Amino acid sequence: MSINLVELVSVCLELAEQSGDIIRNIYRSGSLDVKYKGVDDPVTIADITVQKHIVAGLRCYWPELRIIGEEELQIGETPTVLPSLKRLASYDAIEVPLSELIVFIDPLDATREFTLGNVQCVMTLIGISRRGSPIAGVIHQPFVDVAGDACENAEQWVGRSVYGIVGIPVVGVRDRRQPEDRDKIILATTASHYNEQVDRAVQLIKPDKVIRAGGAGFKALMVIERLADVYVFPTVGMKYWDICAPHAILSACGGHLTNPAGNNIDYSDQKIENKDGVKIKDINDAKTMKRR
Ligand SMILES: Nc1ncnc2c1ncn2[C@@H]1O[C@H](COP(=O)(O)O)[C@@H](O)[C@H]1OP(=O)(O)O
Ligand SMILES: [Mg+2]
Ligand SMILES: [Mg+2]
Ligand SMILES: [Mg+2]
Repeated sequence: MSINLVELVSVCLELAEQSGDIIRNIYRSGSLDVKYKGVDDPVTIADITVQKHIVAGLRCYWPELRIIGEEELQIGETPTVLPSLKRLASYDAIEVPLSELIVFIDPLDATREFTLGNVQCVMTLIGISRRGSPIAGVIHQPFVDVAGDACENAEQWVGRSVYGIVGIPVVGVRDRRQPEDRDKIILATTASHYNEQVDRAVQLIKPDKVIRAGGAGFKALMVIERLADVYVFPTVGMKYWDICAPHAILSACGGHLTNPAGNNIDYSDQKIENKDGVKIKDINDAKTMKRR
């Protein structure tokens, strides 16, 4: 059976935007119902509700689609409104065999920061892989204003979406680099899972500036929008759902994501933890490094 990838991305985009509404509403309610899956590994009612919503929306159209989501769900739900297949109707259809696809869902990336009220880095990530390679991704960032910038005023939170299909220009990104940073090497890495391995990588790269922030999607987006040249996380803890969507969008922009040894990440692997960590390089990284 074949599936039109453009329709799948349309549905993912709409479901991700609806997820932004769900996340904001739960945040405003103040009842996050935080539980711990492990040390430093929280989950909230928003993570669970959003994943149920996305899985249910995808299942309406493609009951056979293989889906790997971060959270363990007891039962699915039926969405009250069917997401549209036609959001991206201006693109030509891209037919692919459904059996070759896996959809990776991170309903809420940067849960820890979400529980602490540091909401700018929160994102819903939906990545699509085909035969092990990321081919499309949708990211939705709920807590930003209409310009896509972080803002304190909760009244102005409208959210923004970024999406891309490899081979087609990415939608929703811009070059955000500050002029004074043009000649610097800027490295983004974890705020809350910093350890010796991460520190060693930072020392080796010797960046001019280190940004420590929460969320895999948030830091990958920094590379995509040129706020950082490289994102390193050479340690355990990151899973395929954290990086599939950012990886696809980065690839669509000409960037690269590998494990720290420089090898490809295979999304068809049955094991879902990416044990070696990840390293994301910006398209202009090689040029920047050569100047040193
Ligand atoms: N040790 C870990 N345990 C659980 N999740 C992790 C761990 N390390 C990274 N992650 C996931 O990767 C994201 C990026 O890590 P960091 O914020 O440290 O840079 C986290 O927000 C978390 O995703 P999630 O919030 O979806 O559980
Ligand atoms: Mg989590
Ligand atoms: Mg995550
Ligand atoms: Mg998550």
